[in-house]
Amino acid sequence: MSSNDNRKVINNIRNFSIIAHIDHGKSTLADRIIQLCGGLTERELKEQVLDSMDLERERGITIKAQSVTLDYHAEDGEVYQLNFIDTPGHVDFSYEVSRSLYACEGALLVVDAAQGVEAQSVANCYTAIAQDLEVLPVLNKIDLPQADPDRVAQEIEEIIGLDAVDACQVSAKTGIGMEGLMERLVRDIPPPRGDAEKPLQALIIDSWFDNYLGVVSLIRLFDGTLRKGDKIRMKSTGRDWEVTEVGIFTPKRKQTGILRAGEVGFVVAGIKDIHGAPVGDTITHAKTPDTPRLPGFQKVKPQVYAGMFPVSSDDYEEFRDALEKLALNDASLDYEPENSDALGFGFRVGFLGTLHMEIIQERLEREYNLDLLTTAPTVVYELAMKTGETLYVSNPSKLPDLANVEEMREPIVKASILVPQEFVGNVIAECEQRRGVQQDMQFLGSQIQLTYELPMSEVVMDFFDRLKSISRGYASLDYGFVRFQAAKLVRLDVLINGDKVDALAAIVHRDHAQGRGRSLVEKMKELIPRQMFDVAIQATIGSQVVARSTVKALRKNVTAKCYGGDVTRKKKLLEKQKAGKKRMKQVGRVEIPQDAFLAVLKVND
Ligand SMILES: Nc1nc2c(ncn2[C@@H]2O[C@H](COP(=O)(O)OP(=O)(O)OP(=O)(O)O)[C@@H](O)[C@H]2O)c(=O)[nH]1
Repeated sequence: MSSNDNRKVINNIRNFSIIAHIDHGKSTLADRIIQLCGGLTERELKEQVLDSMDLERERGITIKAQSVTLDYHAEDGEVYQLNFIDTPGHVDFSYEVSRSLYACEGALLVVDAAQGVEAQSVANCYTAIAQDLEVLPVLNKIDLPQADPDRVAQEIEEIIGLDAVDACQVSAKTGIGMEGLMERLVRDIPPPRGDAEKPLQALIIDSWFDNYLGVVSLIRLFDGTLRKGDKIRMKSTGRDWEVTEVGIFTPKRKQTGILRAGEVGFVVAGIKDIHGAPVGDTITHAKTPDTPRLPGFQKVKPQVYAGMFPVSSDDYEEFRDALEKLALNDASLDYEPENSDALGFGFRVGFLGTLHMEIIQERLEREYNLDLLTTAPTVVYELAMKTGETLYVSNPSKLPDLANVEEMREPIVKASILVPQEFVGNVIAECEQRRGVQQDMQFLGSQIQLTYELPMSEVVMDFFDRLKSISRGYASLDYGFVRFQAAKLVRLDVLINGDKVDALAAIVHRDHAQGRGRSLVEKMKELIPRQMFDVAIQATIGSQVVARSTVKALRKNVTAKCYGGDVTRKKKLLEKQKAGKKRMKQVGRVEIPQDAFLAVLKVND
């Protein structure tokens, strides 16, 4: 907050986030801080506490923002209340980062002292600086023999422009340097400003649905005091609710009955629908309805869409209920019913990125026990129609007749890539091949920062994996949508034994269509298992066949040998076949496995 702010300083509170690239040690550092403040035993520390979803723990990524309130006994004899708000590190979730930062006065920028600065930390750091936060650089993993804190400090200065000469040097893993870091934190991160006597003004940083409590909201109080039993008003809906619980996370939920200006905590008010307490909304008291709204957050729009279909059509209702429940906790999840000729009834689901998509699919399958088939994700295209209308299409099979389309436009992203010099040639070649246009190239110490404009469709495919593989894991990427741009696009259809399979259609650039069609057909040939008859695969653009291939028929029935013989063996074989079929869909007479639906993501021309 700016220094000419004349609101009261709330001296004993520090609200902060940790910004880090994936794997630089954010969760480990957070756990260390919690432990130093007495919130965790050594045993509990073993299980990373902040990543509460099982899936997060397994994948080692943080998805939802979480907070912890801690008491820190500083060397000056004072006890400080530290509110640490966790942020996710993956590019798909960067909107959650700016949300978390909004509730803070400062951020720790954690950089792996062996790895150096990566694109995501740069992007998130700029967000923090733009929001007026005090950013403290922290060099982590100094216990590693290959750590080079001086070089990395210099990189922070050159790439981010942040003074890092006396950056804290720590090992979150062993605990080296942690006391120094804690002291710096209370010294350098500014205290919040606000007035507990003024009318309540609190911002909803996050809301999620709890089966017992209903909606729980994580809030930051800017002014005023909130107590259990208070009648509160949601500024966006104008509805009033009675507060049934209020408190902090330690990291467990702990009722305190009160929250004051400057603090971060949770509120429960019997709200049963997540839209009743939307993220970014302002809460005040019903008796002070004129309190102004705080600036909210930009609503996030899904960037990629995919069709999701239950393998067994009997599961449709269950699938719909599961999506409804997931959406209660994930306001960025968007879905509507979709009917595919090939796959039957399902939903078209919008995601923030392909990682978000994978996570949702896994959660649906694991937590709701569903077997789902997902079609290849596509971006949203803008169509200027001859009638003057503008359409947005997120499903290739719903593309209108091109004779009625004046212009097709694809989404373009601005991508920032950081890569060591030795791999820059590879990265440039990859970007050019994906129709990228170079905007800028800067030499920053031992790394190069490349800025490219690229079609989003080329980036959401396997770009990130490719970047990693052509740079031995060193390149890092950050990107965001900039605009729609006219492009020569066509629909590539796939025909199986002469039948067009709508769920396999893709929108591709005309210049790449033939090559893509050819490698797609080849890939599908590998992925579709041999059946009792020949399976012809064709790729077409309009009425023109651009590629074809055939999966030859199997010669024998797998169970033929067992006839009259061992019944259990036959049963076993059939069961094995059935299990193998789980993620397959019968399209006409042909069984198509999940991988084949995603084959278009794996092909290059
Ligand atoms: N040697 C060493 N390893 C560390 C240190 N801090 C973290 N690590 C390791 O680095 C890896 C990544 O650490 P995390 O804390 O999970 O990283 P993160 O940044 O939270 O990753 P996300 O949750 O995916 O964003 C883990 O294997 C940690 O054990 C450290 O100080 N020294």
